[in-house]
Amino acid sequence: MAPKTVLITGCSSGIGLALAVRLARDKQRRFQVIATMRNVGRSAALAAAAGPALGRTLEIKQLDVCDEGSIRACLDSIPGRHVDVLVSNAGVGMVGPLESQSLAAMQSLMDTNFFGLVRLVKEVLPDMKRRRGGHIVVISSIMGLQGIVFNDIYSASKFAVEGFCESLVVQALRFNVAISLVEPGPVVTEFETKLYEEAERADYSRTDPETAKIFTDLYLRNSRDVFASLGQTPEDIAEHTLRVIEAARPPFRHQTNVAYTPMAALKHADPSGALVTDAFYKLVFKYDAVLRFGLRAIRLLRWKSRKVKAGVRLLGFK
Ligand SMILES: NC(=O)C1=CN([C@@H]2O[C@H](COP(=O)(O)OP(=O)(O)OC[C@H]3O[C@@H](n4cnc5c(N)ncnc54)[C@H](OP(=O)(O)O)[C@@H]3O)[C@@H](O)[C@H]2O)C=CC1
Ligand SMILES: CC1=C(/C=C/C(C)=C/C=C/C(C)=C/C=O)C(C)(C)CCC1
Repeated sequence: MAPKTVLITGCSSGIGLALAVRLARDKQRRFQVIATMRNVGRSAALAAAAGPALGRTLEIKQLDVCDEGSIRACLDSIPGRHVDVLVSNAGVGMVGPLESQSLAAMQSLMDTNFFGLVRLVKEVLPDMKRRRGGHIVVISSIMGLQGIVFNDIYSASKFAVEGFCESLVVQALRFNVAISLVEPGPVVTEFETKLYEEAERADYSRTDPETAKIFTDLYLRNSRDVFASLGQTPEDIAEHTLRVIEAARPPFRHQTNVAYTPMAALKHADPSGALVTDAFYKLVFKYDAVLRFGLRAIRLLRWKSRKVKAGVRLLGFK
C-alpha cells in the first residue's frame, strides 16, 4: 500500500517533533511525513532526531497556523495538495490570574489554538471531501473537557476546539472524513517551561495579593508536582496518536492519561456541576497536603518501576 501523507503542525519541539519522528521512522514505512513549523530556523532538533529519515520519509516545511497565506503556500507545494492525515498540533499555553493577562495576549492565544485549527481545516477539508477520504487529528487537551483553576483562557481555547470538532464531525463523516481529538493531560515539554517562565515575568500589580498568593503558593507549586508525578513524555503522546491514526475506525475522542479519566467522568456524573467544582475546590484549598502526599507516592512508585525495568533489561530478560 502507498504510504499515507501526514502533515503535522508545530514540529519544532515537543509532541509535534516526537510524532513526526515516530511516524517517519515507522518500520513498515507506512507514512510520508510533512513536518511543519512556523520558523524553519528552529528545525535543528527535529533534523537531529529524524536522522536518516530526513529527506526520505520526512520533509520539513514552513507553516504558521496564524497566517492563511503560509498554510496555502505549504499545501500548494504538496503534489495534488494530497494530505491523507492532518495533525493539528501547534498550540500555546497561558496560566495565571486573569487580572495579570492582557486581552491582546488572550486573543493571540485564541488565534493560535482555535483559529489556527479553523484555518487549517478550511484549507484541507474541501480536498478531503472531494476525495471522499482523510483524517483530521487534533491535539486537544484534557482541559478541553474540564477547566482547571488559573487556566481560564487556555481551557476556553481547547473547549472551543472541542465544540468545533464535535459539530463538524457529523458532516465530515458523510464524506468519509474522520475527525479525532487526542486529549493529553500534562506532558513534559517546552510548553511547561514556557509557562513557568511567563509566570515568573508576569506583572501581578493588578492582581489582589490574596489571588496572587493562591496562584504562586498553591497552584504553581502543585502544578509542578502534578507534571512531575503524572506527566507523560511527548513520545508517549506520539504512540497514542499513532494508534489513533492507524485505527480502522478512528475514535472521535482519545484520552492519553488514565489518571484524568475520573476527573472528566465527575462532570458527567452530576449535570449540576456541583460534584466536580466541589472536588476541585477541596483539592486546591483543603486537601492540598493530601494531594501533594499522593503525588509524591506516585513519583516514588514510578521511580521504583523504572528501576525494576532497568534491572530486568540489565539482566538480559528484555
Ligand atoms: N505539554 C502539555 O502539557 C500539553 C500540551 N497539549 C497540546 O499539545 C500541543 C503541543 O504542545 P507541546 O508539544 O506540549 O508544546 P511545545 O511548546 O513543545 O510545542 C508547541 C509547538 O507549537 C508551535 N507553534 C506555536 N505557535 C505556532 C504557530 N502560530 N504556527 C505554527 N506553530 C506554532 C511551536 O513553535 P515555536 O517553536 O515556533 O514556538 C512549537 O513547535 C499544543 O496544542 C498543546 O496545547 C495538550 C495537553 C497537554
Ligand atoms: C489535577 C489538579 C491540579 C493541576 C492540574 C494540572 C496542572 C494539569 C495540567 C494539564 C495540562 C498542562 C494540560 C494541557 O493541555 C491542581 C489544580 C494543581 C490541583 C487539583 C488537581
